[in-house]
Amino acid sequence: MSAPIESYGMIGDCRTAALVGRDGSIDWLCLPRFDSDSVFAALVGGPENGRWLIGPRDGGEAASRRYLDGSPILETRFETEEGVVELIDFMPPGAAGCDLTRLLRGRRGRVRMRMELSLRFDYGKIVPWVRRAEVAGRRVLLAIGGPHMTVLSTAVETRGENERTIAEFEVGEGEEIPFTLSYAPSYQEVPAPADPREALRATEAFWRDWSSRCEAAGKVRKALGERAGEAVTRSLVTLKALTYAPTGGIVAAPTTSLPEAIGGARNWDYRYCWLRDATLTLIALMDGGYYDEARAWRDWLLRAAAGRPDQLSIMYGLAGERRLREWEAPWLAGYAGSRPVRIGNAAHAQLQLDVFGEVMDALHQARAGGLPESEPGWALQSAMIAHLEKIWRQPDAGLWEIRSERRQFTYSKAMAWVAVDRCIRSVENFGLPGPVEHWRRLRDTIHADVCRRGFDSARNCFVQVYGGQELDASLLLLPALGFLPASDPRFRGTVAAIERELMVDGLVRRYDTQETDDGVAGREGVFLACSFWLADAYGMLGRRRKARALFERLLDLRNDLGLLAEEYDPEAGRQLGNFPQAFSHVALVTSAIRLANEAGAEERSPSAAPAEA
Ligand SMILES: OC[C@H]1O[C@H](O[C@H]2O[C@H](CO)[C@@H](O)[C@H](O)[C@H]2O)[C@H](O)[C@@H](O)[C@@H]1O
Repeated sequence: MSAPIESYGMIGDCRTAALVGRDGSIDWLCLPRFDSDSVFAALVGGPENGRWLIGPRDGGEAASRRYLDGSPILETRFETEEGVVELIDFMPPGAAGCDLTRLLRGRRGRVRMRMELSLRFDYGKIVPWVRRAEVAGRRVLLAIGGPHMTVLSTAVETRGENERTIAEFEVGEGEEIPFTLSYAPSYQEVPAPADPREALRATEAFWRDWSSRCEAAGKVRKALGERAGEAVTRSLVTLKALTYAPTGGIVAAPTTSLPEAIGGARNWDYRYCWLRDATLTLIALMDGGYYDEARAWRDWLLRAAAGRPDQLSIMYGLAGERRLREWEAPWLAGYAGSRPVRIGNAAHAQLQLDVFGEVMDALHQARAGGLPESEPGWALQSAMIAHLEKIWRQPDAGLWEIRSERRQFTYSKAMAWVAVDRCIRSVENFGLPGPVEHWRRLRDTIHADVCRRGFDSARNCFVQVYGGQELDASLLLLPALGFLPASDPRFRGTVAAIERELMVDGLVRRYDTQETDDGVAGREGVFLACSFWLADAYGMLGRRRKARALFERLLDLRNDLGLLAEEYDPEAGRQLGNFPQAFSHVALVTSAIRLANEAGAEERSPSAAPAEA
């Protein structure tokens, strides 16, 4: 039986990430990059597809667990009749060989423990050749499969059993027992094991330094309380952990094929860099006060975009790779039987017009935030607008990446407006060169088109596609994008329609999968980012109490470690979809900052606060 998605914690080194269960089993890890083949795939299969368990010999789950302050270093506490043991799991950023480190600390009594390491390369399939060796005077266990090699270093006695490495040992009060699993290409020198205690010190220092620079969390804590401040810190740390440090790319999530409905086929690979998700992540990081990541991402974008804007992809590999061919791994049973497990993502070949808007908005905000100009950056933006001018009237797959026929999505057109608007603002505010009069006319044309064809005057709401009936929660973003003021009756009408038709138990679906033919069978959960967007819309409409109540409700849905997947099943009370997902954490940070700003404004001038509707 699969453990609930929200029962996992994530650890990572800004190159890849692992998911750790409450029983001390690492059920998901790809090495050495987020998008590499997995070595542990039990998450989307079973223990036979690879995992690394360290826990009490008699089994059982954590009594409690937490992240060490401002870091993705996970501490899992086991309490048994024999005593208490803590397991510290972490991955040092910048280590030569992706050193997944597990440090056991005896806190009370003497606890019998079990370790079971089952390495399966190539997404749970290939059993490696395992042998003992000595490196830098230390005994290690090498596991080799094709181009991959892992090196297990521990002082604990291990034995082979049924193609797994087993250890049974005891941890007494005050004792520390480390395990390190490092990665290296199999054709290179075996790396010398790092000192695990020193690695922990360095990892703690790295994250302490990073999270202490978070400007937004303090502001949110002051305005909305301790819980909201902590949620912002945790979300930003999670977003940082989803960045791929060597290139500046950002993944949408570290997993593939966690289902949007249990047992369903809406299972996708998120281990890539979407322009949409990455730019939204970047804006959240900048809102949090982090600009180094913004510079790294801007440079990543310039490299990935290459020389011709008509060749821009909507997503890339972590270093800007374009071929993300989608295939299925039939030997994996899927999370809770949800098949297929997909590797790669066919959405990479789609036309999604909104990405122009998201990219332009992020680059504009980076400029407004003081990021030093890069000459090719503006040249790329100007070329992108010239290309967008030619294609914005085309139907596309939309931000939800529908797999059926292309359509005239209202949100895509509104984002084309955003793209042109932000370029005009860059000319106006930063004196950059460009045919601004021409762009102003283009901006007006797109705006008029959206208001005429994307609005249903009979129902007084914006609709998902031109001339259609269906609703779409992305249209909650129109005022935040600057497309319309929130007070516009057409926006009020859109919020009312979404409340009527897309809400389930107070949370928001992105669209109705029974109404919209998105090319995929089955239903899905409510979409967490869209639910945060509704809270934002309430705030902008002056419905502050509702905004705050919805925001607090969404905070309740996080797991005990503060992590969110993409979706939620209100009936089952379970998280759904890839985990943890950047989109959801971005939306959390944005809502928190918005609510804090609104609360601040109200405090400064209480009489200016609009009446609660
Ligand atoms: O709903 C079908 C699509 O689902 C995935 O896309 C979703 O995730 C993306 C990454 O977070 C996000 O950018 C997009 O807005 C979401 O709809 C999947 O990646 C697609 O292949 C699939 O068609």
